[in-house]
Amino acid sequence: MITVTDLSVRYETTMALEGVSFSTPAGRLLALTGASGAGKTTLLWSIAGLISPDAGTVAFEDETLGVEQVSLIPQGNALVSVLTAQENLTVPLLAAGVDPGEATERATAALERLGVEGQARQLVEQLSGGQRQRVAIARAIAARPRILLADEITSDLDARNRDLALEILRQEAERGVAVVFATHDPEAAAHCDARLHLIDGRVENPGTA
Ligand SMILES: Nc1ncnc2c1ncn2[C@@H]1O[C@H](COP(=O)(O)OP(=O)(O)OP(=O)(O)O)[C@@H](O)[C@H]1O
Repeated sequence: MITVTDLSVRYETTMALEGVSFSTPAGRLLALTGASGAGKTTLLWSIAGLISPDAGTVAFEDETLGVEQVSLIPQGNALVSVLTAQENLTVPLLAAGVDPGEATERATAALERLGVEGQARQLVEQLSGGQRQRVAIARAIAARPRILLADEITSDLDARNRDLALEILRQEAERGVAVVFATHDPEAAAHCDARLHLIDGRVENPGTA
Protein backbone atom coordinates (compact mmCIF):
# COMPACT_ATOMS: atom_id res chain seq x y z
CA MET A 1 0.00 0.00 0.00
CA ILE A 2 1.26 3.48 -0.91
CA THR A 3 -0.30 6.40 0.95
CA VAL A 4 0.45 9.92 -0.20
CA THR A 5 -0.84 12.70 2.04
CA ASP A 6 -1.01 16.41 1.21
CA LEU A 7 2.11 16.26 -0.93
CA SER A 8 3.45 19.52 -2.33
CA VAL A 9 6.60 20.03 -4.40
CA ARG A 10 7.82 23.41 -5.60
CA TYR A 11 10.59 24.05 -8.13
CA GLU A 12 11.50 27.70 -7.58
CA THR A 13 8.36 29.49 -8.77
CA THR A 14 6.53 26.41 -10.13
CA MET A 15 4.20 24.43 -7.87
CA ALA A 16 4.67 21.01 -9.51
CA LEU A 17 2.43 19.26 -6.95
CA GLU A 18 -0.05 20.86 -4.59
CA GLY A 19 -1.86 19.00 -1.82
CA VAL A 20 -1.82 15.62 -3.56
CA SER A 21 -3.41 12.82 -1.52
CA PHE A 22 -4.29 9.28 -2.56
CA SER A 23 -3.58 5.71 -1.65
CA THR A 24 -3.19 2.58 -3.73
CA PRO A 25 -2.97 -0.98 -2.41
CA ALA A 26 -0.59 -3.83 -3.19
CA GLY A 27 -1.85 -5.74 -6.21
CA ARG A 28 -3.38 -2.73 -7.97
CA LEU A 29 -2.25 -1.30 -11.29
CA LEU A 30 -2.85 2.47 -11.05
CA ALA A 31 -2.65 4.72 -14.12
CA LEU A 32 -1.28 8.20 -13.47
CA THR A 33 -2.53 10.51 -16.20
CA GLY A 34 -2.47 14.21 -16.98
CA ALA A 35 -1.18 16.64 -19.58
CA SER A 36 2.53 17.28 -20.11
CA GLY A 37 3.78 19.24 -17.10
CA ALA A 38 0.89 18.13 -14.84
CA GLY A 39 3.35 16.66 -12.30
CA LYS A 40 3.38 12.91 -13.07
CA THR A 41 7.18 12.50 -13.06
CA THR A 42 7.49 14.67 -9.94
CA LEU A 43 4.97 12.44 -8.14
CA LEU A 44 6.76 9.21 -9.13
CA TRP A 45 10.13 10.61 -8.05
CA SER A 46 8.64 11.75 -4.75
CA ILE A 47 7.25 8.25 -4.09
CA ALA A 48 10.68 6.79 -4.93
CA GLY A 49 12.29 9.11 -2.37
CA LEU A 50 14.36 10.90 -5.02
CA ILE A 51 12.72 14.27 -4.36
CA SER A 52 12.13 15.70 -0.89
CA PRO A 53 8.67 17.26 -0.85
CA ASP A 54 8.13 20.77 0.49
CA ALA A 55 5.13 19.46 2.43
CA GLY A 56 3.29 16.20 2.97
CA THR A 57 4.31 12.58 3.29
CA VAL A 58 4.70 9.33 1.39
CA ALA A 59 4.18 6.19 3.45
CA PHE A 60 4.25 2.48 2.70
CA GLU A 61 1.83 0.51 4.84
CA ASP A 62 4.37 -2.17 5.59
CA GLU A 63 6.86 -0.45 7.92
CA THR A 64 9.61 -2.89 6.92
CA LEU A 65 9.46 -1.75 3.32
CA GLY A 66 12.34 0.57 2.43
CA VAL A 67 13.13 2.56 -0.71
CA GLU A 68 15.37 -0.32 -1.88
CA GLN A 69 12.17 -2.27 -2.55
CA VAL A 70 10.88 0.48 -4.81
CA SER A 71 11.82 0.27 -8.51
CA LEU A 72 11.45 3.30 -10.75
CA ILE A 73 11.60 2.92 -14.54
CA PRO A 74 12.38 6.53 -15.46
CA GLN A 75 11.52 8.35 -18.66
CA GLY A 76 14.47 7.92 -21.02
CA ASN A 77 15.37 4.58 -19.33
CA ALA A 78 18.61 5.72 -17.54
CA LEU A 79 20.53 2.63 -18.65
CA VAL A 80 24.35 2.75 -18.70
CA SER A 81 25.07 2.90 -22.42
CA VAL A 82 28.64 1.49 -22.23
CA LEU A 83 27.53 -1.66 -20.39
CA THR A 84 25.77 -4.61 -21.99
CA ALA A 85 22.05 -5.17 -21.48
CA GLN A 86 22.83 -8.07 -19.13
CA GLU A 87 25.34 -6.01 -17.11
CA ASN A 88 22.75 -3.24 -16.70
CA LEU A 89 20.64 -5.81 -14.84
CA THR A 90 23.35 -7.67 -12.90
CA VAL A 91 25.41 -4.70 -11.64
CA PRO A 92 22.63 -3.19 -9.48
CA LEU A 93 21.71 -6.67 -8.18
CA LEU A 94 25.34 -7.36 -7.18
CA ALA A 95 25.53 -3.91 -5.58
CA ALA A 96 22.43 -4.81 -3.56
CA GLY A 97 24.21 -7.93 -2.27
CA VAL A 98 22.54 -10.57 -4.47
CA ASP A 99 24.73 -13.65 -5.00
CA PRO A 100 26.42 -13.58 -8.49
CA GLY A 101 24.80 -16.83 -9.65
CA GLU A 102 21.34 -15.66 -8.64
CA ALA A 103 21.94 -12.21 -10.16
CA THR A 104 22.75 -13.84 -13.52
CA GLU A 105 19.68 -16.11 -13.32
CA ARG A 106 17.36 -13.23 -12.42
CA ALA A 107 18.81 -11.03 -15.19
CA THR A 108 18.46 -13.77 -17.80
CA ALA A 109 14.87 -14.55 -16.78
CA ALA A 110 13.88 -10.85 -16.85
CA LEU A 111 15.45 -10.26 -20.29
CA GLU A 112 13.58 -13.36 -21.56
CA ARG A 113 10.27 -12.06 -20.18
CA LEU A 114 10.76 -8.88 -22.20
CA GLY A 115 11.91 -10.73 -25.34
CA VAL A 116 15.38 -9.13 -25.36
CA GLU A 117 17.47 -12.15 -24.35
CA GLY A 118 19.05 -12.05 -27.83
CA GLN A 119 20.48 -8.61 -26.95
CA ALA A 120 21.89 -9.63 -23.55
CA ARG A 121 25.55 -9.29 -24.61
CA GLN A 122 25.10 -6.18 -26.73
CA LEU A 123 26.10 -2.76 -25.45
CA VAL A 124 23.06 -0.62 -24.66
CA GLU A 125 24.36 2.06 -27.06
CA GLN A 126 23.93 -0.50 -29.88
CA LEU A 127 20.26 -1.18 -29.09
CA SER A 128 17.18 0.41 -30.64
CA GLY A 129 15.02 2.76 -28.55
CA GLY A 130 12.35 0.10 -28.07
CA GLN A 131 14.92 -2.55 -27.07
CA ARG A 132 16.40 -0.13 -24.52
CA GLN A 133 12.97 0.53 -23.08
CA ARG A 134 12.38 -3.22 -22.70
CA VAL A 135 15.81 -3.68 -21.04
CA ALA A 136 14.88 -0.88 -18.60
CA ILE A 137 11.63 -2.69 -17.73
CA ALA A 138 13.59 -5.96 -17.31
CA ARG A 139 16.04 -4.22 -14.96
CA ALA A 140 13.19 -3.01 -12.75
CA ILE A 141 11.48 -6.39 -12.48
CA ALA A 142 14.78 -8.24 -11.90
CA ALA A 143 15.03 -6.26 -8.65
CA ARG A 144 11.76 -7.93 -7.49
CA PRO A 145 10.31 -4.71 -6.07
CA ARG A 146 7.26 -4.41 -3.82
CA ILE A 147 6.46 -1.08 -5.45
CA LEU A 148 6.95 -0.48 -9.17
CA LEU A 149 6.85 3.04 -10.64
CA ALA A 150 6.82 3.23 -14.44
CA ASP A 151 7.19 6.57 -16.24
CA GLU A 152 5.88 6.55 -19.84
CA ILE A 153 7.38 3.13 -20.49
CA THR A 154 5.36 2.39 -23.60
CA SER A 155 6.25 5.55 -25.56
CA ASP A 156 9.00 3.95 -27.73
CA LEU A 157 7.28 0.59 -28.20
CA ASP A 158 5.40 -0.84 -31.17
CA ALA A 159 1.89 -2.23 -30.57
CA ARG A 160 3.05 -5.78 -29.81
CA ASN A 161 5.70 -4.69 -27.31
CA ARG A 162 3.37 -2.12 -25.78
CA ASP A 163 0.95 -4.96 -25.04
CA LEU A 164 3.83 -7.02 -23.64
CA ALA A 165 4.89 -4.16 -21.33
CA LEU A 166 1.29 -3.76 -20.10
CA GLU A 167 1.09 -7.51 -19.55
CA ILE A 168 4.30 -7.39 -17.48
CA LEU A 169 2.85 -4.57 -15.32
CA ARG A 170 -0.30 -6.67 -14.88
CA GLN A 171 1.74 -9.75 -13.88
CA GLU A 172 3.70 -7.68 -11.36
CA ALA A 173 0.42 -6.43 -9.83
CA GLU A 174 -0.82 -10.04 -9.65
CA ARG A 175 2.38 -10.88 -7.77
CA GLY A 176 1.21 -8.37 -5.13
CA VAL A 177 3.22 -5.35 -6.26
CA ALA A 178 1.68 -1.85 -6.02
CA VAL A 179 2.21 -0.49 -9.56
CA VAL A 180 1.91 3.17 -10.57
CA PHE A 181 2.16 3.78 -14.31
CA ALA A 182 2.37 7.34 -15.69
CA THR A 183 1.06 7.43 -19.25
CA HIS A 184 -0.28 9.74 -21.95
CA ASP A 185 -1.84 6.79 -23.76
CA PRO A 186 -5.60 6.49 -23.05
CA GLU A 187 -5.65 2.84 -24.18
CA ALA A 188 -2.83 1.95 -21.82
CA ALA A 189 -4.59 3.81 -18.99
CA ALA A 190 -7.80 1.88 -19.73
CA HIS A 191 -5.90 -1.37 -19.17
CA CYS A 192 -5.22 -0.35 -15.53
CA ASP A 193 -7.44 -0.99 -12.48
CA ALA A 194 -7.82 2.67 -11.50
CA ARG A 195 -6.76 6.12 -12.63
CA LEU A 196 -5.36 9.15 -10.85
CA HIS A 197 -5.57 12.25 -13.04
CA LEU A 198 -3.42 15.31 -12.34
CA ILE A 199 -4.27 18.81 -13.53
CA ASP A 200 -1.58 21.43 -12.87
CA GLY A 201 -0.21 19.48 -9.90
CA ARG A 202 -3.58 18.78 -8.28
CA VAL A 203 -5.67 15.61 -8.25
CA GLU A 204 -8.85 15.75 -10.31
CA ASN A 205 -11.75 14.33 -8.29
CA PRO A 206 -9.75 13.61 -5.11
CA GLY A 207 -10.73 10.43 -3.29
CA THR A 208 -11.85 8.47 -6.34
CA ALA A 209 -8.54 6.74 -7.26
N1 LIG B 1 13.99 20.36 -12.22
C1 LIG B 1 12.99 21.23 -12.43
N2 LIG B 1 13.15 22.56 -12.25
C2 LIG B 1 12.13 23.42 -12.45
N3 LIG B 1 10.89 23.07 -12.84
C3 LIG B 1 10.67 21.76 -13.06
C4 LIG B 1 11.70 20.76 -12.86
N4 LIG B 1 11.18 19.54 -13.16
C5 LIG B 1 9.89 19.75 -13.50
N5 LIG B 1 9.58 21.07 -13.44
C6 LIG B 1 8.25 21.67 -13.71
O1 LIG B 1 7.31 21.05 -12.83
C7 LIG B 1 6.09 20.79 -13.52
C8 LIG B 1 5.76 19.29 -13.47
O2 LIG B 1 6.73 18.57 -14.24
P1 LIG B 1 6.71 16.99 -14.40
O3 LIG B 1 7.93 16.59 -15.17
O4 LIG B 1 6.49 16.38 -13.08
O5 LIG B 1 5.39 16.79 -15.30
P2 LIG B 1 4.87 15.52 -16.14
O6 LIG B 1 3.41 15.44 -15.92
O7 LIG B 1 5.70 14.32 -15.79
O8 LIG B 1 5.18 15.96 -17.63
P3 LIG B 1 5.51 15.06 -18.96
O9 LIG B 1 4.24 14.30 -19.24
O10 LIG B 1 5.82 16.10 -20.00
O11 LIG B 1 6.67 14.19 -18.61
C9 LIG B 1 6.25 21.35 -14.92
O12 LIG B 1 5.71 22.66 -14.92
C10 LIG B 1 7.76 21.38 -15.11
O13 LIG B 1 8.12 22.41 -16.00
